[in-house]
This record gives sequence, C-alpha cells and structure tokens, in this order.
Amino acid sequence: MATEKIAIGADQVSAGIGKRSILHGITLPLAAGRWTSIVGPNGAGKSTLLKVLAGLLPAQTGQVQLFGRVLHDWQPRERARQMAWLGQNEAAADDLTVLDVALLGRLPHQGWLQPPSAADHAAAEAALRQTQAWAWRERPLGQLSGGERQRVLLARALAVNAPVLLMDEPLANLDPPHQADWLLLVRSLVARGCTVVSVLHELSMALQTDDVAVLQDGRLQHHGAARDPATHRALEAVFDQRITIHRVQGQWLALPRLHAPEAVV
Ligand SMILES: Nc1ncnc2c1ncn2[C@@H]1O[C@H](COP(=O)(O)OP(=O)(O)OP(=O)(O)O)[C@@H](O)[C@H]1O
Repeated sequence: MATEKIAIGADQVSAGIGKRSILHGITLPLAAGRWTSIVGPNGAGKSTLLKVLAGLLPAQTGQVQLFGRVLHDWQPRERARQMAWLGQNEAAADDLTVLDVALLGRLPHQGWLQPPSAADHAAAEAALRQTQAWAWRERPLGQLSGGERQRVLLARALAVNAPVLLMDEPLANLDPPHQADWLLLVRSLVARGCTVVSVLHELSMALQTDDVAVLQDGRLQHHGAARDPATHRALEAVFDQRITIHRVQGQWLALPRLHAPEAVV
C-alpha cells in the first residue's frame, strides 16, 4: 500500500463529541481507486470515523488528508467537489421534488445564486437513472418509501461526480435487488477510478468490497483485503466469534454462529 496514491487518509486521529472520547489514534490510509468498507460492532465509532474523514467532525488530535492536502486547507467548495457524502438517516426537505434533491448534489459546481446549468441537469438525470429513480423526478421526496428515498439521496451523492464518495449505511432500506444494483454501481465507479468508503453493517456486503477496516471501541483493529483470511479472523474476533466467514459459490459470506463458540465441536 505504501507505493499507492492515497486518496484520503486519517493519521493518528482521535476524536470525540462533547467530553466523550470516541476515536483513539486511528491511522487509516485509503488508496485511490479502491473501495473500503468500515465495519465493527454497534458503537465502535464507524459513523464518527466517516464524519471525521468527511470533515464534518473535527479531529481532536491527528489529521485527515485529502489527496495529500490537510482537510482544513481545502476551500469548502473545492473540497465539496472532491468528496461526496451520503449520511445515515439524512434529513432532506420533504417538499422538494426528486429532481431538485438530485440537483442539490450539483451545488459545489454552481456559481453563487446561479441556476443549474444544462450540465448540472444532465448530471442529475444520469445519477437518478443510475439509481432507477428518474421516473419519480416530479414527486416530492416526502411521498417516497424509505428505500425509494435512499435511492434519491444516493443519486444526490452521485450527481456530485466527485472522485471520493463517503457513504454511511447506504444499503439502509434497500431491497435485495437494489442492494445488488448498488454493489454493481459502486464497482463500476471504482473501476473508473473513484475511491469509495462505506460504513456497512451487512458483513456479506462488506466482504464484496476491496478492503475492510475493522473498528472496535474506537480503535482500528485491522485493515486489509476483504479476501484475506487475516481480515476474516479479525472480523470474527471483534464480533466475539458469533459469526463465521465462508466461501459459498465464489463469494465470501458471514453467517451467524448459532451456538456459543465453546459449544461448537
Ligand atoms: N452526539 C453524540 N453524543 C455523545 N456520544 C455519541 C454521540 N454520537 C455517538 N456517540 C457515541 O459514540 C460512540 C460511537 O458512535 P458511532 O455512531 O460512531 O458508532 P457506530 O460504530 O457507527 O455504531 P452503529 O453500528 O450502532 O451505527 C457510541 O458509543 C455512541 O454512543
């Protein structure tokens, strides 16, 4: 990894909220053109780490670099063009139409008080088509189901056309076919050089990514290739051996261990 170009990386990052310390000395360089999932038990600090990488929460010590430049040295608009964000349970104005929501992803490309250009409309349309949400473009966001809404918010992030895409629980509310579509979509973005970082609870989905960062109690326990047995052992360990990882029909799957580990023969 040392010779690879790093798109975004945390260097000795510690962070917290109020007086609560959440992340402790995390160093996580993420190579350009790779897809990394951040996984770990509830409360491990996954969302907090993603927010620090996005610059939405300041690091208390250490720093985050985006394409070799410290995050707070970037101009906000310039940074917003480089890095798109899809948060968990994102608030969005329910009376905006689906098309207007997707166009919000184009704000970093627009001049102050400038209306969206033809290029902005084309990018929003392409993003909505990619998530199969174009047919709803005139509908208010508030009238959509949870999964439909998620696909529109994903389109808003895609419309940015940023080289780095950070997503917190992007699969929330998506049905299995749309989860599979999302996997294929992200694969195609990564094939075109995009760097993707996603917090994923669904371990079998996380095992489809290139690399896995395993967090526990605010510390990075492991960072390695999704196919590496050492990564599988790290995952089983942070989940108290309550899951096991198997290869089934060419894919790695995490299965729940239904008996306590000591009872397994
Ligand atoms: N606003 C907040 N104020 C205080 N503590 C917080 C706040 N937000 C999160 N925390 C705490 O920080 C820790 C890490 O939270 P975080 O949301 O990053 O975990 P996570 O790994 O994403 O969890 P989950 O898998 O449950 O989504 C948790 O113990 C949580 O209770």
